[in-house]
Amino acid sequence: MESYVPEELAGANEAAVPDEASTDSAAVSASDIDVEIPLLQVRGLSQRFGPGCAYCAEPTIRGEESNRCPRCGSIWACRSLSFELYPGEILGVVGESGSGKSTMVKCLYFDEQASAGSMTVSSYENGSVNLFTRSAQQKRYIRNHVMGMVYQNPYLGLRMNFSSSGNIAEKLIAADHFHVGRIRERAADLLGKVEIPLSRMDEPPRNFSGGMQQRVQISKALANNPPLLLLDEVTTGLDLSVQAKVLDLIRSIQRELNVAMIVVSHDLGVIRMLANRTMVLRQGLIVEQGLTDQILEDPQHPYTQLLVHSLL
Ligand SMILES: Nc1ncnc2c1ncn2[C@@H]1O[C@H](COP(=O)(O)OP(=O)(O)OP(=O)(O)O)[C@@H](O)[C@H]1O
Repeated sequence: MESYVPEELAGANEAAVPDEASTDSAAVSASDIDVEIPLLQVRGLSQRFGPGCAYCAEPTIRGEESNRCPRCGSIWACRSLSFELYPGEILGVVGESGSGKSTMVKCLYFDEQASAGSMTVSSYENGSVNLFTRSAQQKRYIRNHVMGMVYQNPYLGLRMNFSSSGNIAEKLIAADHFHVGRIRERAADLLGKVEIPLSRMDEPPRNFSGGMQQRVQISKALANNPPLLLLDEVTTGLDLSVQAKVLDLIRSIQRELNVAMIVVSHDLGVIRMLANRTMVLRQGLIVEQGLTDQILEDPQHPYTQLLVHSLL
């Protein structure tokens, strides 16, 4: 596949930043970033649903058997998560249902306001600001210029009644691109990359199969050339053959565009196929993280051992 980006859109990440951030906070593409510096750094990310209390504020007392505080009933969906992601790397996040995977990704994409912690991205203000503390307007800017998101449910990521090219146009316009001809060229290029026939680019995604909708969602998420892509259970619910096609597509995009990705899945098979490094979540806590091969071949934590053995 040819990696063509129209000239005007190639500088997509260099648009000026409105409001309180200084204008030299321009985002840059993944290829401009030193590979030694993490693209994303997350420290102490917690998301608590409920009031919290002195008892559950103390993690050592709470233990890891449950994410629910026995005193105040608060749910700790994520608890003090710390990790980094390097440019072009794929980090897998695996864990059973309710382990906090989706909540973590929602916090990173600002769909939810994290209760605590920090997140920095090296391509935004040189990684010097905690993005969780930015204004709503700046968070919109970061979503539009630095990140892409692919949801398990394509209805969350796509406007089903817009045309597929219109969906991509929406993302480009949000990232300050207004040249109609170039937007259309970019939409055709992206839809071609994800193998949507160009004859169908003006059809709404509601006419498409689940696998096609996921592919349109992926092309929309890539429209602004983000250095960081978040993918939440993107193959869950698809037929096995369609799953394989979407996973192949994700791999080829990563190779071709060098986009860093966080791939969330409850399926270790998906993680094995895609992720360089893997983080295992249980009850909102990281129980193990490391190279995917190492985790699969020599899991240390009993929970990971259970997950890995269930795959065999
Ligand atoms: N808005 C909410 N209010 C209360 N609890 C919530 C809320 N959202 C999530 N939770 C709880 O947080 C925990 C983690 O949920 P989350 O959806 O992040 O898990 P998950 O690992 O993504 O699960 P799945 O694979 O089933 O989607 C669960 O116990 C869930 O019930």
